[in-house]
Amino acid sequence: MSEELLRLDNLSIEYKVKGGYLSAVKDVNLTINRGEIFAIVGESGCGKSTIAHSIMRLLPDHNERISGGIYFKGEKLNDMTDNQMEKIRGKHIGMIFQNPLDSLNPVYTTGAQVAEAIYMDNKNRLEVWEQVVKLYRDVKMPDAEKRVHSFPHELSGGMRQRVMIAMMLSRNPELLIADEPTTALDVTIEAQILQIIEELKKKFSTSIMLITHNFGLVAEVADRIGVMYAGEIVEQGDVFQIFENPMHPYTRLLMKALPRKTKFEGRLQTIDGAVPRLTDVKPGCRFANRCPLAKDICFSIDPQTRNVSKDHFFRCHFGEEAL
Ligand SMILES: Nc1ncnc2c1ncn2[C@@H]1O[C@H](COP(=O)(O)OP(=O)(O)OP(=O)(O)O)[C@@H](O)[C@H]1O
Repeated sequence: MSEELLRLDNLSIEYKVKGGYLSAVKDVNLTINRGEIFAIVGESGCGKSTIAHSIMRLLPDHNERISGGIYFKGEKLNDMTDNQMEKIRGKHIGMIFQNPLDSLNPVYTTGAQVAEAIYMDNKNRLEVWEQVVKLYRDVKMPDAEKRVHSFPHELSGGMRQRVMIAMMLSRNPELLIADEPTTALDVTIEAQILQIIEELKKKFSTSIMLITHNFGLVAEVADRIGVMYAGEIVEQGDVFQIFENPMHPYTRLLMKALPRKTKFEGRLQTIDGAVPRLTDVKPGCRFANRCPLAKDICFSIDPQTRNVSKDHFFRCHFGEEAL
């Protein structure tokens, strides 16, 4: 039976901005089980990073208002003290970002920075260095023995992302949040990093929340997918349900826009119209002004969540109609 690791329960997040509140995330419900890759996919600005940072308690400006629950192994993270959260972060939940340079210190070798994470476990120097080299091999770093002595600026983008994954691995987190981990990389390196992420899942049963705007990429690695639009999950299901039987008009448009010829080129294409301003959200579907199926009701009444099957649901008044 699948074991629940992370659960977001009606999570809503608003940012206080000039002139009111911006509804960045609304009523998000999702569960990530042990050893699975859950992808959150959506266009820029749809609230993906807000979700990730709220789980880690890393929202930067302290101008947010959070409601709902963030549960990790049954414990409510948003009720924990900062000290308790500090222990969860890194050790139990790790995060890697789009740009590893932001997270690496330029004046220390990358190996020293990975080693520092291991020293916390009170191991001796030799053991630690052996472990760092082993971790570099685990993430398939070319010339692992040599690269542990490289400074961040001496490594390519793909190598730096490997260092970040090695650093995460050293803490052996149960959940890894990967926020656009391959966006800055070319397609070959992207494929290699994804392969490493998949191996993590297989070898260590790490659960992964993969955040991306690349729909093609989720098809490659995800077990389950949440499609986000303007702060809401508009459709959720396993990868086969979403790709074989997409129900929400937004998901279907994304699917149509997906190039078929190559594996990794499925970036979200532009769809006519603009995302509504999230500061003055009115009742009704957030996708209505761009939706080819929209009728009057869509502009005035919020669509309810509707189930296609037990774990496949979407949020639309007319989803089953042909597009
Ligand atoms: N600290 C903040 N204060 C006010 N508004 C914010 C803040 N952080 C994000 N936002 C707004 O919240 C919305 C969601 O942003 P978020 O960064 O979560 O989206 P995203 O899907 O991760 O986008 P991207 O892929 O570009 O990072 C956007 O409208 C953004 O402008």
